[in-house]
Amino acid sequence: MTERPLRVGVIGVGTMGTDHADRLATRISGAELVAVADADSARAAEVAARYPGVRAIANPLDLIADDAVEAVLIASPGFAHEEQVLACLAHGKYTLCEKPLTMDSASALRLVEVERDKAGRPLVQVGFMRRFDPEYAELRRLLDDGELGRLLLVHNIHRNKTSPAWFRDSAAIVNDSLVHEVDVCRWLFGAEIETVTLLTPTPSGRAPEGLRDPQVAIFQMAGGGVATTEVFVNSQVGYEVRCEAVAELGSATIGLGQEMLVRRDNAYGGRIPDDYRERFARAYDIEVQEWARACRRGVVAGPTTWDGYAASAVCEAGVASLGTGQPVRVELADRAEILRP
Ligand SMILES: NC(=O)c1ccc[n+]([C@@H]2O[C@H](COP(=O)([O-])OP(=O)(O)OC[C@H]3O[C@@H](n4cnc5c(N)ncnc54)[C@H](O)[C@@H]3O)[C@@H](O)[C@H]2O)c1
Ligand SMILES: O[C@H]1[C@H](O)[C@@H](O)[C@H](O)[C@@H](O)[C@H]1O
Repeated sequence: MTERPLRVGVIGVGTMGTDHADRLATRISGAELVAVADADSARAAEVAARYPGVRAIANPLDLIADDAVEAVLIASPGFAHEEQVLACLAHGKYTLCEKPLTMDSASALRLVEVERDKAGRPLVQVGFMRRFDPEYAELRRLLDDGELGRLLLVHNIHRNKTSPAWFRDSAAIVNDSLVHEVDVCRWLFGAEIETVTLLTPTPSGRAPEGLRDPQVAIFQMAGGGVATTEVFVNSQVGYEVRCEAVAELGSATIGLGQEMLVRRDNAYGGRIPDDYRERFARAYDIEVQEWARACRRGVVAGPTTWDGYAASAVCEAGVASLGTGQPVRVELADRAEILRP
């Protein structure tokens, strides 16, 4: 007998939410898209109309409360996440919340506590999709196998062709873009980040006025590792995300994107994706597929509210370092104390 599919509602059907709605409606097995909601109700209606039987619900909180919705994927802007995740926890709904979990570490920590106290079990996964990307997963396996010895250094490059219009504040680069590498470093090292230093060269002339772009972040990891990350969100080139891990017996690099090199017209080369939807298409598919599978088993198997909270605490230290270029210590609550059963 086949199990009934997980009925999912998507909140916020802009760039990312539309992409997720489409994967849920067309290619995630064991899950079905049943409803969408957006602050722009015309937008919700337009996306719902693409898929037979999918309802547009005007108020996101009504979607969360709806009995026909078993699990919720939140892809609204970060400022809306706190209220919507809280509502999901109050209704006991499994949730996949796009990064960042919330806009600051205090509210993220509150979600960790509400999940523990009110829901009594993990319900929320945070959308750090690099963990599901086949290349990142292979790198992590290689490091876990121990064949390269102990991990010493990680170097990340994270470039966007251009930044969205609302990226006017240099802190947005930390909170919205660097946050991915914060999670990657915590995940690859299996350790928390102790201090963050944010260095900024003279900004690119292509960056909007006032945006310190590019930025270089240095993380000192608990246990002695070090990581560097260049984030450059107006590189003009395309979407480029690379990661090199340096260990005692060798190094490994991912994200070179060199599957196929074409030679023609006296030139050779490959393609650079325009944005994350192409580069991480497989990662998002696997992320949502694994999330749906875990919801049906009644568990959370991906990045947790703690991971979302820890990332926001690191970003807060990063923003504090932006002005001075000096290392800033990450203030993290005691995990064992907070997550004590
Ligand atoms: N994992 C990734 O690689 C990745 C990539 C892009 C965006 N994101 C994240 O996805 C989220 C959405 O980003 P985006 O680029 O799709 O933004 P977007 O601006 O393209 O879309 C946001 C949508 O949410 C709607 N909205 C605004 N306020 C809302 C509210 N209170 N409730 C419900 N809907 C609301 C807007 O009308 C819009 O349709 C953000 O958290 C962002 O950081 C993640
Ligand atoms: O919200 C987006 C998203 O998280 C992308 O993956 C990242 O590359 C962008 O810099 C960010 O603005």
